[in-house]
Formats: sequence, C-alpha cells, structure tokens
Amino acid sequence: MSKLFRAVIMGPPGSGKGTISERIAHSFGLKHISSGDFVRENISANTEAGVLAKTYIKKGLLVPDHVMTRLLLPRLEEMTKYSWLLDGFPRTLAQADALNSICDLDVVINLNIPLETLKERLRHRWTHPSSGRVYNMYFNPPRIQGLDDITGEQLIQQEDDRPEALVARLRHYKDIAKPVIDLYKAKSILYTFSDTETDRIWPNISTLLSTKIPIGQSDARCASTH
Ligand SMILES: Nc1ccn([C@H]2C[C@H](O)[C@@H](COP(=O)(O)OP(=O)(O)OP(=O)(O)O)O2)c(=O)n1
Ligand SMILES: Nc1nc2c(ncn2[C@@H]2O[C@H](COP(=O)(O)OP(=O)(O)O)[C@@H](O)[C@H]2O)c(=O)[nH]1
Repeated sequence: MSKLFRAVIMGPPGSGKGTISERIAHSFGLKHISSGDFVRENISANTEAGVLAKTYIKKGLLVPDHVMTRLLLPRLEEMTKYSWLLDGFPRTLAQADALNSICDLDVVINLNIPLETLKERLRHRWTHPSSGRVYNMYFNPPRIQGLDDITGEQLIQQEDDRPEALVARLRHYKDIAKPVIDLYKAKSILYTFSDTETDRIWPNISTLLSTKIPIGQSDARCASTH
C-alpha cells in the first residue's frame, strides 16, 4: 500500500479553510475532518466530551486543549487506513504537540488573508448549523435565499461572525497560531498562501498537492465527513 497522506489546513476565521477543504477532499479523495463539525456532532450527541465542550463554546471560549485532544485523537486513530486533511485542529501548540505524538504530517496549508477581506466575507457568511455547511451571499449563495440547499432548513448568521466580534477573534487567533506556524515552518512542511480570492489560491494548492500526494492515493475517493 502506498504511503498515506496527512495534511492540516490553518488560517483565521473566514480564511476559507472549510471551502478549500471541501475542494481538496473532492479533488484528491482525502477524508476531510472538520474539528468544528466534530465538536458540534459531539455536542448534539451529548457525549461526555461534547457536554464539556459546550460549556466553553456557549461562553464564546475555545475548548481547552485536553478536551479537544480527547475528542480528536481517537477520531484520528480510527482513520489510520485513510489519507486525511484536518481543518481547525491544531489551534494551539499543545494541540500540535499532541498531534505530533500520533502522526507525522506531510503538509500544512496556511491561509493568509487580509483582515478587510475576512470581515467582508464573514459579514455575508450564512451557516446551516446542524451540518456546518456555509454559504456566502455573493461567493456561493444558497439556491433559495436563507435556506440550506440540501435540507431546505433555515440558515443562520453566527453571532461571532459579526465584524465587532471578529477583530477580537482574529487577535486571539494570531496569538495562539504563531507558535504553531513557527513549529511547522521549522519542520519545513508549512506552505503559506496569500490572496483575497479562494479561486486564485485554489490552483496553487491543487498544484502543490499534485506533487505531494502519492500516485494512486487520489483514486481512493473518500467522502468528506459532512
Ligand atoms: N481546535 C478547536 C476546534 C474547535 N473549537 C471549538 C471552538 C469553536 O468556536 C467551535 C467550532 O469550531 P469551528 O472550527 O467551526 O470554529 P469557528 O466557527 O471559529 O471556525 P471558523 O474558523 O470557520 O470561523 O469549536 C476549539 O475550541 N478548538
Ligand atoms: N467573496 C468571497 N467569499 C469567499 C471566498 N472564499 C470563501 N468565501 C466565503 O467566505 C466565508 C468563509 O469561508 P469558510 O470556508 O467558511 O472559512 P473558514 O472560516 O476558514 O472555514 C464563507 O461564507 C465562504 O462561502 C472568496 O474567495 N470570495
């Protein structure tokens, strides 16, 4: 069996991690593991870690490292036979260290998007809460305004997507992501993409992954996890 491929995608809120992950999963047949969606599934299913995570998210806080790693690492260990792309984890150096203890990453994609672009995108982001599907009123609008394409259920605007909340979220992101980015830079697996448009970044990511993913891997099409 050819070597499996392990990637992480990082970037501030609104940088396009979810959008680009979907494209990667579709084009390269990797499993897309969205840590945010996985946390939300655990909250819905009332698992022990989900109940704990909810107490933090309700207050607008990040879930502590030990809770996140207790959730995510067993999930990753179930995926040893698959190539995967992890989105939203690790967010902190402690999470990166925990991940490092169970696998070697091949590539870390780092999205570097200007603040004004992030604000503008998130102002127009609409989310289907139960699946985590996202829309943007201009970039990828739903077929019927305000409704999810698949279920027809109501879309919502997340409280913390408001521009006032975003500045604080972004500052916080920068503080905690810096050591993680430095770690992956030191390991020479960090690839940074800077632009205001996902459609301009995507061809470069696609070219990079074409050179990194072992031949045969991309045939093993796997559905994304949501
Ligand atoms: N490593 C992680 C991943 C997730 N979460 C928690 C806090 C988030 O608010 C929630 C949902 O995760 P998302 O990745 O969907 O979080 P955001 O809404 O902040 O993501 P985005 O970057 O898409 O705006 O789960 C966390 O604390 N630590
Ligand atoms: N206008 C515009 N919107 C985009 C672009 N790329 C992604 N989006 C939208 O911006 C929002 C944030 O993208 P998302 O993938 O959720 O980013 P994440 O928070 O990093 O996971 C969503 O509403 C996307 O539909 C782009 O190039 N242009």
